[in-house]
Amino acid sequence: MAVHTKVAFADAATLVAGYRLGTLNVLTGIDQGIENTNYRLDTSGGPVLLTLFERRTNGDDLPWLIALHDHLASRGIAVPPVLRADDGAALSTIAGKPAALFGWLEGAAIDDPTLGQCAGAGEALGRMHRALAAFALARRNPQGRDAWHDLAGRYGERLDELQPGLKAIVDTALARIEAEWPAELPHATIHADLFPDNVMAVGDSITGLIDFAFACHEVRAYDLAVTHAAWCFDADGTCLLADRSAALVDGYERAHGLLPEERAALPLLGMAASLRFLLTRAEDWFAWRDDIGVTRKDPLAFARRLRFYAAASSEDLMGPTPQ
Ligand SMILES: Nc1ncnc2c1ncn2[C@@H]1O[C@H](COP(=O)(O)OP(=O)(O)OP(=O)(O)O)[C@@H](O)[C@H]1O
Ligand SMILES: N[C@@H](CCO)C(=O)O
Repeated sequence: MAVHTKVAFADAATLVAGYRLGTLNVLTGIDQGIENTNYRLDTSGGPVLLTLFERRTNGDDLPWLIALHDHLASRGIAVPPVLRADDGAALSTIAGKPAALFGWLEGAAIDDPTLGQCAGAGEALGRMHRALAAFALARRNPQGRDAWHDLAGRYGERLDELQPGLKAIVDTALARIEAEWPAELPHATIHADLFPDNVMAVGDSITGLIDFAFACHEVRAYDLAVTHAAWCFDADGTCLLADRSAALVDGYERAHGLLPEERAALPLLGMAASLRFLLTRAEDWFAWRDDIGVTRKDPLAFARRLRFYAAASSEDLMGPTPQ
């Protein structure tokens, strides 16, 4: 479960009193997620989400994150609205951590996506990219190429504890990604972590996109590659699920469209996305302690995806290029 920081009921009640939410009735830690601490706050004004931003979110970036939520919400993109306290503040401190309250979204985070949810997520991603074309504030990617080099250097030989030969696989992938990185493709603010568990749905209908903690200015098509890597493989990451892939990419094409150069770069961007999650999961794996209660995620599921993308063509991922 991801409650890294315990929040006392009295502290949460004091926080709630500073908003137009009435009183706090129930405080419930949320098990899902690994990065931040989340609580559901049942208030007399209805449920809201309390997020405490933990180690991978730089506190200096939080005003930017709030501006991003405001921008998307004001353009009709279904994201949790940031609530303002009576004094207008969006950010506060609770249990020593920076925190914010967000509107509660209907539905549940997706676990095992249906084809309808894949299509809906592709469309939602495309609509979000349209809305973000007018978002001028840039944040550098905190989990981008510099971070991958740093993590690969830091864990080096230890990667071979996860799988013999993994260090060499990572080094080879990093070198290829550096050599072929499509820096000339359009850049934009992207979500950068749109896993199924960051998309809320009721049935096949998407009710919202959550968890913008890694949003950043990056190659725009990298966002589709992250989403593709997260949604379109079997559980252990060995096999591409072609019907999910087609549904996701078609949804994105309908809502936004892909340039031929973006389409051509998707295998390399899929390698990059796989490397990102392989390395951050490896970091979490080595740091894991069973008393923290956070479920550790399998880094090797992304080593398998990395192998797939390294050998794939864009037709393998998306079918023939439209003429
Ligand atoms: N606005 C919201 N409304 C309702 N439920 C939410 C909302 N935001 C988050 N949740 C619930 O909290 C869970 C954890 O949220 P989130 O994914 O943001 O956590 P995280 O630790 O930052 O995650 P990750 O490990 O994906 O980085 C979600 O799976 C969802 O069930
Ligand atoms: N979505 C990520 C966690 C956030 O970095 C993962 O599944 O590894």
